[in-house]
Amino acid sequence: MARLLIQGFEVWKSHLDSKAQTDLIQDLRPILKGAPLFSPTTASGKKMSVRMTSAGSCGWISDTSGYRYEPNHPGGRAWPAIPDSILSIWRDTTGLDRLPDSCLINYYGEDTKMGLHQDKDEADFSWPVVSVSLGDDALFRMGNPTRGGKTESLWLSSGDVVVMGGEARLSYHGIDRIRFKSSRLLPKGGRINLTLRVVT
Ligand SMILES: O=C(O)CCC(=O)C(=O)O
Ligand SMILES: [Fe+2]
Repeated sequence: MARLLIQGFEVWKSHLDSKAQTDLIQDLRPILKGAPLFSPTTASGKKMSVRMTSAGSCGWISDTSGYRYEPNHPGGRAWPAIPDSILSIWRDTTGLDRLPDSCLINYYGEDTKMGLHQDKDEADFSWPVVSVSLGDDALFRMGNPTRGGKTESLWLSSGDVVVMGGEARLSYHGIDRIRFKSSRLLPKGGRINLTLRVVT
């Protein structure tokens, strides 16, 4: 329930109770069925350790042509819609009427991480980014808008929500590691992160 402010990142600890978390996982099942997780490669051809898919009118893609948003899953079909349960988290934490048009779904299995990066493939950085943690604990590193600046780390747990807005909208961030099987939310272990963004 506590709300922390770390380097401009708003961390809503335990925003979602355990029922809300299991309901969200149920809502994600048909999405993952219609738009299966895939392993993106970076522009340099390296495979990312995190698997991902998206919901919404556009989804984030990375392959040897680079990073971008696309209207379709790599399999060719449109991305599924973002469920109301996920849009409610955006409304509750930002208070905005404008809703996100993209929900990136990241799956972190054993020994996965995400390097420090900025979210900057969107058209308008005045909209915040909202990120939801489900499943295993993850060590989240928060920097500032310039590369190489001071960083602070915090363990994120299932049900925590991070809002990156204002000065933190373009701050570097990443996941150093997860504590595999620290949560029982996902039967096979791992962590799901939902990242909500206004893209267009
Ligand atoms: O998994 C997380 O908590 C962060 C994910 C992230 O930063 C991203 O997908 O851009
Ligand atoms: Fe990010």
